[in-house]
Amino acid sequence: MPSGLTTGPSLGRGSPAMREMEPKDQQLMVALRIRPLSDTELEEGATVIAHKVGDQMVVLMDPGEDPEDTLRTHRSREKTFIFDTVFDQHASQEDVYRATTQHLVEGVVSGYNATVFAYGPSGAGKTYTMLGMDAEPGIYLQTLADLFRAIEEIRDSADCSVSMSYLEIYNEVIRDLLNPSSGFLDLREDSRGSIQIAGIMEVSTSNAQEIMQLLTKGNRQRTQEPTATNKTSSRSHAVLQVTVRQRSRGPDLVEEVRVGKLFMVDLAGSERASQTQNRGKRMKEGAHINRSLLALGNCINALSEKGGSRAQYVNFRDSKLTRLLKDALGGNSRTVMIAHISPASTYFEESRTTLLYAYRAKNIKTRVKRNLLNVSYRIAQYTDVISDLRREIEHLKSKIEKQEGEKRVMIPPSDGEEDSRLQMNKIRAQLIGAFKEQLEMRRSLVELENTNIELHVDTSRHLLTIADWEREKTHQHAHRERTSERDEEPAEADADGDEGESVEPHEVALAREEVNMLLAEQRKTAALKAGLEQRLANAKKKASQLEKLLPTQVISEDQREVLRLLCRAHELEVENTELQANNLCRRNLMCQKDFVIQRYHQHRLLCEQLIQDQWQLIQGGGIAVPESLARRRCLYSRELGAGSLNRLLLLHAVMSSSLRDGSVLNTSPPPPEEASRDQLDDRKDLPWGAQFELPPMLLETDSGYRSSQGTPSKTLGKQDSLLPPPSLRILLTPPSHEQLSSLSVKNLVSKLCSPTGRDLGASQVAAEAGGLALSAQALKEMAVSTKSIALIAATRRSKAQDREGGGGRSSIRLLEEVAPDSRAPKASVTPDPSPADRRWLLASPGRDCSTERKARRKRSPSLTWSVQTAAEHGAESQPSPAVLQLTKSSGKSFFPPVPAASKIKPSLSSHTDEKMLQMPEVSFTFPSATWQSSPGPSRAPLLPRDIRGSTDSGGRHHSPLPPSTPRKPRGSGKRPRRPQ
Ligand SMILES: Nc1ncnc2c1ncn2[C@@H]1O[C@H](COP(=O)(O)OP(=O)(O)OP(=O)(O)O)[C@@H](O)[C@H]1O
Repeated sequence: MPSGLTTGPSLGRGSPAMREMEPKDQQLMVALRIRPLSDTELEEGATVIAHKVGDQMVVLMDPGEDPEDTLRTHRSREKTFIFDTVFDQHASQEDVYRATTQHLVEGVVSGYNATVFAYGPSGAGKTYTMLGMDAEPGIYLQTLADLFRAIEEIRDSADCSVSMSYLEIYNEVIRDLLNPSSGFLDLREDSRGSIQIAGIMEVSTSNAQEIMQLLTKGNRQRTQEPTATNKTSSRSHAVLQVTVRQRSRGPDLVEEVRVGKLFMVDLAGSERASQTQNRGKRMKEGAHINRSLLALGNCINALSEKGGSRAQYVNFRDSKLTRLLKDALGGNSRTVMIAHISPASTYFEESRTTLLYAYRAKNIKTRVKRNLLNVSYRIAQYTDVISDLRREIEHLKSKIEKQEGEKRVMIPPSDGEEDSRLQMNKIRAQLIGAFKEQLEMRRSLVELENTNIELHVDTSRHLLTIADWEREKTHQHAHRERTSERDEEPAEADADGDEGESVEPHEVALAREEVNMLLAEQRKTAALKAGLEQRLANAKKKASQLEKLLPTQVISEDQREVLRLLCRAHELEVENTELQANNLCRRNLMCQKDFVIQRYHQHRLLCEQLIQDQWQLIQGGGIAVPESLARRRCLYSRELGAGSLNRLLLLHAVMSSSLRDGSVLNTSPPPPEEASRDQLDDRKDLPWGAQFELPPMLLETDSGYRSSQGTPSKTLGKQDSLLPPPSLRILLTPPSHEQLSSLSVKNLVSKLCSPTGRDLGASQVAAEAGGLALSAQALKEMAVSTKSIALIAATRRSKAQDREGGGGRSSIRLLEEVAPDSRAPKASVTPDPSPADRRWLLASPGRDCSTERKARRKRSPSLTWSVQTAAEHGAESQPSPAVLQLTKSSGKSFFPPVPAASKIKPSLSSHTDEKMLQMPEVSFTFPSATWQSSPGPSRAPLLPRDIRGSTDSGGRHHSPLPPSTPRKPRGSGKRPRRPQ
């Protein structure tokens, strides 16, 4: 049955949550196999140059080396390599299997992913190791035999099912080896970052022999051609995936499903065109093979640097092979690489390169976690109800048949009765058929809709990459122009550089290609969907006609009951499908929304850049600026500084990551420890009494808090860096209708992001902080009054500035902690709550910085707010002692300088996983004229501690984006490298 092959942990249809155990770092295991010298090599007079020494060492001699040449000894190319295990020509197939792969089997059965791949030059013995011969079966068969044995052992305690798929990547296209007629298949990344092969045949199997037959059949479909180096050279990469699903019904009616995936990959051989003497088609194949292997090599290089840290940028997107092996190399998989070489002197170069790559791969680390899928009670319940109903229907049906049989024996039915019964049965069968048909169509529609959204998400991701590059290019161009103007260098001097820098990175070109492909795919999906919808509408019409017809045909109460139950079962199945569809849709839409926001963010940056450039032109040209424009400009600068949009984006990131996790709707009570902590904090500052936890906010270092005064045209700092916080839990009690009206992100944002807090009114803020419930009306008003917070705040600041002679500035401070002894957050009033120095501390007082407290904070990231209006201190006035103390105790300040000319630099995340999209690093510089008009400390975006980007020596902030996917954050979304 065709289905989707996934390489990452992905959700089954309708499964609401994939629970993953604590991930563990695991080193990639690298084994080396040296095959015996072949007859051809012997005929050629080749000598053995690869020698196994001990169990783990291999020495590769340089055949070109003259042992007599003592002068060259220090430049010897003889090399020694150490691997996890080394096999020579004496090793049997079983030896290789036992030492490399056997240990993975148990893990796969209990829900871990594993990958074994054979790597090496053409003719070095990869296929021999993986597939083997009839008499000497390779890793495929031995693994599967053990897998089935292991499953057999646990059959009593769990239901296991095994399915497999087998594909090849030939010339960068994917073919299903079990169903070659399906044509070229698409490789897609879903919103969770899992790679999927759309439409691949997944076959359920019950024993290893059956799989072996399928494999042999599939292998006949594999592209194999004789080459100069190998008579049966595999010209494609073959991937056998075996999925083991283990179901066990746990307590609380939660069904636990463990999904373990095992990939066994026989790569095509790397080769040198000169060596293989390939021409034409063979040469093209070779180029493709080498391209994908080169991409694999690049990934291995990138992953092996820094000990396989995920911080390193790894471009998996360069080839289908690396995209498919993404998890095996850098993600969730226990991975074994079996490198192959020939011992022959004629293979020296190939062997040397293979050994180098394999040796490097030893440094790769993967993160292994068990894939646990909790099928929640709700869906399980539906399934139970449906099967109960089905049982009841069967029971009633048999009862009717029995009764009717008896009746027939006693009183032969009249012709009329018999006819109507037959007619009724016919209609009933038609109705059931129509229901089934409808259900199938609904399911297909759900799948199509999901595919459609995924395509949109993919497209958005690529468009972001392209837009990033376009902006980067423009920025570089502007920068060069400025530099050359300043240095008064002749324009021609940069001509070469211009050319060099505008070369589009491969990733961007790839993104363009993919966008076209995805758009075509979207059109195809839309057409399919429209057709299906039409068919569904017809089926519905047909069914409703039948439904109308039925009551007239019903002749007994029992039959009526059967029909009623039939309809009920159908309704429930439909509801079930819809529930699953909604779940899927919600998750995907969240992901898509992220992209839309990122796109707007990019656009905003572009506008800012444009405004800045125009302003510089005005300034440079000495054009008189009307007062209204100057005022607007001033307001605009302060708006940027206040960073209200950034906070909004941050909050969005927080909320969407939380929604994606499904934590927002977590209605289960918190664990005891957390419950008491929640009680302690008891921040009922959300409309419906939710307990809202944000991770601790980061206080920027003082060095980042730079005054711009007297610094003309100064680079004032970085911002616009957002990352999803590590965790956010919102435990909701179901909101009432009224409460729902206030349950909007806007409301939350309004409340949380109000720069001064005064928009809410001091008493309101204090009341909320004190955990007092607010009426729906009050919330509504609040939402309205805070509609345009940034504008209101800026206007007020402007007024305050006027009042106090300019220099007004506002700031928001996030206090990291609440006091351990506080039961509820209180509005804390400063020692001098005069109107000119109002300050609302929405935090519990008495915070301490003890280690215990910090540890608790780590467990329970929390957020409290302190709002300070510095404008009201006057620009030069000292902050009150309370504020000073808070600032000093943290030793950090929130606000970096106000930005101006924005600049994007592809930032390679240093602490997010591959799947996470990255936010462009943005830096702004305001011209001195603008900046001097609003003196005072500048402001930084508020970044949670764990999500801040790094700050480089130049004070630039590197920070990744909010995730696009939960998934992800999914690999993709990589931003182009800045051309060197
Ligand atoms: N360990 C071994 N013992 C005996 N024969 C071997 C061994 N390894 C490989 N051979 C033989 O060497 C030849 C080439 O092996 P194989 O086809 O497996 O290479 P390959 O690496 O898969 O090549 P390609 O990449 O071109 O497909 C085959 O005839 C195979 O039987």
